[in-house]
Amino acid sequence: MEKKKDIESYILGHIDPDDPVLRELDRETHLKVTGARMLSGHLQGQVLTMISKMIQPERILEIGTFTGYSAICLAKGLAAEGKLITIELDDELESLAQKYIKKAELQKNIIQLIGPALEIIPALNETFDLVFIDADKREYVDYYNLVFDKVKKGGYIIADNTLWGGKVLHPSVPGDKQTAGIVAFNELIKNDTRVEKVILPLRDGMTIIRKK
Ligand SMILES: C[S@@+](CC[C@H](N)C(=O)[O-])C[C@H]1O[C@@H](n2cnc3c(N)ncnc32)[C@H](O)[C@@H]1O
Repeated sequence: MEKKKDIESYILGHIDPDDPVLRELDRETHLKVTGARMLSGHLQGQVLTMISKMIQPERILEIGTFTGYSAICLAKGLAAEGKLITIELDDELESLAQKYIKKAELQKNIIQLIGPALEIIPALNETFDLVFIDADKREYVDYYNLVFDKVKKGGYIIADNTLWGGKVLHPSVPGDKQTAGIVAFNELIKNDTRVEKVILPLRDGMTIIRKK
């Protein structure tokens, strides 16, 4: 365990430092918002930025904004004039996310939509190069099914928390719908021949899916 922490410190000491806006957002989220551990954070944020820069997407969809950390990280890789749409259920988080989207000078690129993702996604008249799924674990399968036809051929879907603290290994606790949701998602992706997939053991597990 100690070694894992040391390794993480070593990694953080040998990658780009987090940008000051993201550091401030991280700090303010931890001071003011319950569930601050949900925020992607420095290492995962840098990975998301790097992946986005590799893809240079014109359109990104994020499901689960929280306070905007991952939205900002992903938007850094957008093509010129690119847009990221991010969906969040909790309207109390909107102003904090907006504050930092503006500080990051991404207000022209990031569109925040408030409401339940399962209602908003079908109404989106867009196709996406990259989708980041990071909202209600019980709904991952539904997000995936709803979004699939809106992902371009060769486009990517990234799903966070797909190892769910290791609970995927012992998913038989009755009533644990979040674990059941992640397990069902992982099985669906494993068996979906329309996509290529890999799970990165980064933080809580991140599945990268490419539509063939
Ligand atoms: C894990 S957090 C997102 C963290 C964020 N992507 C980041 O890395 O900083 C999940 C977010 O999804 C939101 N959420 C949960 N259910 C949702 C739903 N049905 N529709 C939209 N957002 C939802 C929660 O309110 C929460 O803010």
